[in-house]
Amino acid sequence: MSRADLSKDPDDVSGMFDHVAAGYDRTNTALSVGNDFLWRIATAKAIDPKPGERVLDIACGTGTSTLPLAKSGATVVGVDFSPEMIAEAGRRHPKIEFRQADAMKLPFGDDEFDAVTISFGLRNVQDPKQALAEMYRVLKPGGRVVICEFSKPPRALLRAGYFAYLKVVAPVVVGITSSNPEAYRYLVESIREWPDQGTLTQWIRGVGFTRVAYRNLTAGVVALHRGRKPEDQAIRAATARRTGRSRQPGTTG
Ligand SMILES: C[S@@+](CC[C@H](N)C(=O)[O-])C[C@H]1O[C@@H](n2cnc3c(N)ncnc32)[C@H](O)[C@@H]1O
Repeated sequence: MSRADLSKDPDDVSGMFDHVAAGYDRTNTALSVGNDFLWRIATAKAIDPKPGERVLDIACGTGTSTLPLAKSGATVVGVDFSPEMIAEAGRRHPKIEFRQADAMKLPFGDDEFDAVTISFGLRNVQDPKQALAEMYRVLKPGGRVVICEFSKPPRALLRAGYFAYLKVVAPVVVGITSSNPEAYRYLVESIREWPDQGTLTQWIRGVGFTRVAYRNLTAGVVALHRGRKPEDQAIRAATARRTGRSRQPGTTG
């Protein structure tokens, strides 16, 4: 069997999701044996959106990850670069604002959102560190980031069982439920190639987030990472440290 293309060219990835938009949620639920429902509850709880807040759901797909956030009373915007996914989201959830946009170049100003989240999207972005930097940019100081993504079970036996499931069972499930088995071959291989919990933690810290921590769901099949954009004062101090420009008492400039 030939290997899936993991170069993640934005046109290819967007086209692939266009192709699976209609049956996307059905296949996910079948593949995750219903666990996707629990992962979404845990993600919404971690984001903890409050009435009056502005929340951004990046790579929102059909809006299944956006809906629980909107139910909180927060003003929620969902963005995705696949026109078919966004169209499907708009049809299913007409009261929520959805926009077509690339996670690597978000069409928002600096410091706009109280919380930013991405579920099962970051792994598909060609330059995930650029997407993380964009998430940081559009968050208000003190704002929250939550990333829900497939990961690697830390226990060797479980990990082996999980990868065997992905290799043997998942293709059968996909063959029955999906119109595009090729897209799900990509899914399986992209999960294998995706960094583990510790590496993703470093990436998130690397763009400036603080208080970064993660929690494993379903024994580490999925990991929920969270962090904070520092408050204004802390950002200034960190920037000064990075650039070596600390102001001495009594000096100017
Ligand atoms: C697996 S789906 C997840 C959808 C949704 N968040 C969910 O939890 O069901 C991944 C989504 O990421 C989107 N995506 C991938 N790369 C993207 C990018 N660079 N910018 C915006 N969306 C992107 C795809 O179009 C697809 O809809």
